[in-house]
Amino acid sequence: MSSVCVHGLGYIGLPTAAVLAEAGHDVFGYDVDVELLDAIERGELHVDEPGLDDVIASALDGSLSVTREVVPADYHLICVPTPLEDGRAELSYVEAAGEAVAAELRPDDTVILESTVPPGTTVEVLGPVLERSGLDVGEFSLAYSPETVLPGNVIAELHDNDRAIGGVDAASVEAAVALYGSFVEGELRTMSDPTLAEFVKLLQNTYRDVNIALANEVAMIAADYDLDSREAIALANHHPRVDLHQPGPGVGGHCIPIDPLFLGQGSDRLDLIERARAINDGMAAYVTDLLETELGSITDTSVAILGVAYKGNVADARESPGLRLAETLQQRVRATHAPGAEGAGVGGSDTDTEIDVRLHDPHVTDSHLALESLPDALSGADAAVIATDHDEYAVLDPTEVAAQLDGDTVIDAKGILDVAAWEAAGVTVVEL
Ligand SMILES: NC(=O)c1ccc[n+]([C@@H]2O[C@H](COP(=O)([O-])OP(=O)(O)OC[C@H]3O[C@@H](n4cnc5c(N)ncnc54)[C@H](O)[C@@H]3O)[C@@H](O)[C@H]2O)c1
Ligand SMILES: CC(=O)N[C@@H]1[C@@H](OP(=O)(O)OP(=O)(O)OC[C@H]2O[C@@H](n3ccc(=O)[nH]c3=O)[C@H](O)[C@@H]2O)O[C@H](CO)[C@@H](O)[C@@H]1O
Repeated sequence: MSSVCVHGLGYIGLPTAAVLAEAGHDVFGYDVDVELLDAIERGELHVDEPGLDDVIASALDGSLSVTREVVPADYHLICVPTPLEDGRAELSYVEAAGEAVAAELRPDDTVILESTVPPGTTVEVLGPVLERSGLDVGEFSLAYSPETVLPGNVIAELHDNDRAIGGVDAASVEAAVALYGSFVEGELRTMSDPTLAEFVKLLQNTYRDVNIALANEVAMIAADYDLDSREAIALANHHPRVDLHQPGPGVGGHCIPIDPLFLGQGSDRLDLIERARAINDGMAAYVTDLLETELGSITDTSVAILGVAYKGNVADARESPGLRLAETLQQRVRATHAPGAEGAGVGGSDTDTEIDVRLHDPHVTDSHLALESLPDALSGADAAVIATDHDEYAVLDPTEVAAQLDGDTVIDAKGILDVAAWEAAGVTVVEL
């Protein structure tokens, strides 16, 4: 068994540290956020993920310890954020982690980057930072191994998913295989180029984003033919070589909407990929169009948005389609009444016109979002939009909702309602 220092104890690093400890390694979890370390030690988890509490608790009772300083270790695993800022990947966290590793790096140690990064980052950015240790790449091992776990199923996928491993040389691949082989039950797919592994990770999320964009465009076209897009997609998917994804109010989370753009960092060839991004981001405007068609005008209406988590049964509201829809509704009303806009009052903006957007989510707890209870959100609203496929929404009682709403329109952007039952309760359901 080996010693492992995990850098960054967030959504990825913390479960990974726990699983490594479970596999018998001596694991030191390091994070720059000292309050986070204190909270982990108190057993307070910041990651809302099924099954994680138990795995962390038993790891902390065993060979996982949190550390306030980077420690020398056989392996350094870097799991720090790589957000998109001004259209580019912000790599300063990777560089800072690399510097901290360099200060403790010993000959024959292995450094593995797990963060999602633009192709070339391990070799061109991290490698040179690590060489500030005085050691050259080759004297230590260096590899890239992307994380592919699905939020909501992290612990299972850490074990079960195949794992891509790209090392700068054979020794690096061998060292990374030894570590991941101790807990991964999926295939270890090795390659002698970290850049290829970085590229493959981005391709997986880009495939999903482009596929969802196609489904969203199909939904808009199907509506023009008065066809049910989900039925059409299900029928098309019976073909053995067709796998269309599902339409929705937009693509959220901090991976799928962002990772495709990392491909543009070293190439100006992005075309379809950028269109797909625009189509997916444009779904908020399309749902707004649907509401305008149903309500006549959205000015001076109240609309309940059910779901601000980026997807069903998670508490994460990053890049939330529901919040984007809320903003789009407000912008549309403001634009309609801006000076000079068609329908604007003579002499300028009509400050009395607005839209009352109410937000509800049974999972999200962010106090900045002014979330309302479900009865408060629905009470007297002209329409409701299902923006997230939470289980709680699939089992809503249509009669109760119909009694709470003032209007009779529900836009089911996730296709989770039993339309016949809702229409029997007097609700007009519009699906994507
Ligand atoms: N969350 C996912 O579903 C997912 C899946 C696959 C890949 N990824 C990728 O994994 C990486 C990490 O994502 P995450 O969701 O765990 O992020 P996160 O924000 O949840 O956690 C990152 C942690 O790193 C810490 N940190 C920042 N700088 C540091 C430094 N120099 N040294 C040590 N710690 C530092 C932060 O304090 C934070 O606790 C990102 O590149 C992300 O794109 C995430
Ligand atoms: C290739 C892949 O599988 N990658 C996964 C992905 O995880 P995720 O949780 O971000 O991904 P999704 O579940 O796809 O959700 C994203 C958004 O797309 C909407 N959506 C989804 C399916 C659909 O048919 N129609 C839609 O509209 C959904 O509502 C939500 O808003 O990235 C992680 C980080 O890299 C990976 O680790 C993880 O493996």
